[in-house]
Amino acid sequence: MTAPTIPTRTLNDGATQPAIGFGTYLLNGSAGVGDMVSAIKVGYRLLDSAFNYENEGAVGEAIRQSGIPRAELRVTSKLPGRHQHFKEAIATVEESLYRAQLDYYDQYLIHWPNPSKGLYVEAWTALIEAQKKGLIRSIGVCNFLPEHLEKIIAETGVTPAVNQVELHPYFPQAEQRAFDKAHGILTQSWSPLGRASHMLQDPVLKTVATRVGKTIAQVILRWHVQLGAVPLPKATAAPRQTENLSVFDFELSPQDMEQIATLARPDGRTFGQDPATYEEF
Ligand SMILES: NC(=O)C1=CN([C@@H]2O[C@H](COP(=O)(O)OP(=O)(O)OC[C@H]3O[C@@H](n4cnc5c(N)ncnc54)[C@H](OP(=O)(O)O)[C@@H]3O)[C@@H](O)[C@H]2O)C=CC1
Ligand SMILES: O=C(O)C(=O)[C@@H](O)[C@H](O)C(=O)CO
Repeated sequence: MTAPTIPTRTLNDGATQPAIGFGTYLLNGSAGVGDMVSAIKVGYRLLDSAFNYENEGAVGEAIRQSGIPRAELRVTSKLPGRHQHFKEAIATVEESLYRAQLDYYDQYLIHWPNPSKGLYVEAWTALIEAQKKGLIRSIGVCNFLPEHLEKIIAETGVTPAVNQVELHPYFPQAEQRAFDKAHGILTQSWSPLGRASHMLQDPVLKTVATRVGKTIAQVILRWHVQLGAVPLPKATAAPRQTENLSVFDFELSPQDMEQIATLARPDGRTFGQDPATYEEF
């Protein structure tokens, strides 16, 4: 089967990435490598990893086994909360590279701001330095609220290329997306399928899916694309990986988008991880 053609998005630093990526959280060891090789073979070109996923080595191995040239792939990793001090952050980026046996990451993101520690600006200056050293092509953040973004931009003059946040129909993040857009920051969606929560059985989404002749997962992922966000779905096996990638041959109508917009919930986060208070190390 021919791999779907995936549009390209351009970041504020001129780098490019595909309009959809592959999530790798919980894909570890040789089984994880197999799932990632499969994802690359069916057409994914962006792999989203993190130091804390303990699978950067598996990502590097999958890239080598896939036979796809490194330059055609985009690889992301993330700085954990416990290494936000400048020197530790640089050493962690280097360790991420050693683990993956890569020369550079395309994207390296601060994983969580952990505001109570007051170190995310220092971590940001470390990523700026790591980029200057050529270890990272694009630098960005995850889970940054407008107040966190304003602070790092004001204190360093450097705007992140990417902000990766929880985003799905139950938590559509309209204000955060508008803020990111206004600052030229690309929003990436984590848990774009709500980590397979009951959202995948939602009756409204089912109605839209029936109308357009696609699966609920495809409707959700197409919704992300039409919002201008880049979804990073994780799926273990090739059929779902292909299903999730096949969202560029149909469109949701304005009425479909409006119907999905009605699903937003005041606190629609799947696991209540509000970056103002939730912290990960
Ligand atoms: N920056 C951050 O703080 C965070 C980043 N992330 C990133 O985002 C990625 C995606 O988020 P994640 O939390 O994994 O959850 P997702 O929303 O991607 O959902 C993954 C779940 O959905 C199932 N699934 C996938 N496709 C389908 C389908 N077509 N039909 C039915 N079920 C499906 C998967 O099952 P199966 O695997 O069995 O196929 C899995 O259980 C992560 O892997 C990670 O890379 C995630 C959380 C936080
Ligand atoms: O997957 C990620 O990137 C995370 O940050 C996870 O730790 C996620 O938030 C989670 O599953 C916490 O239990």
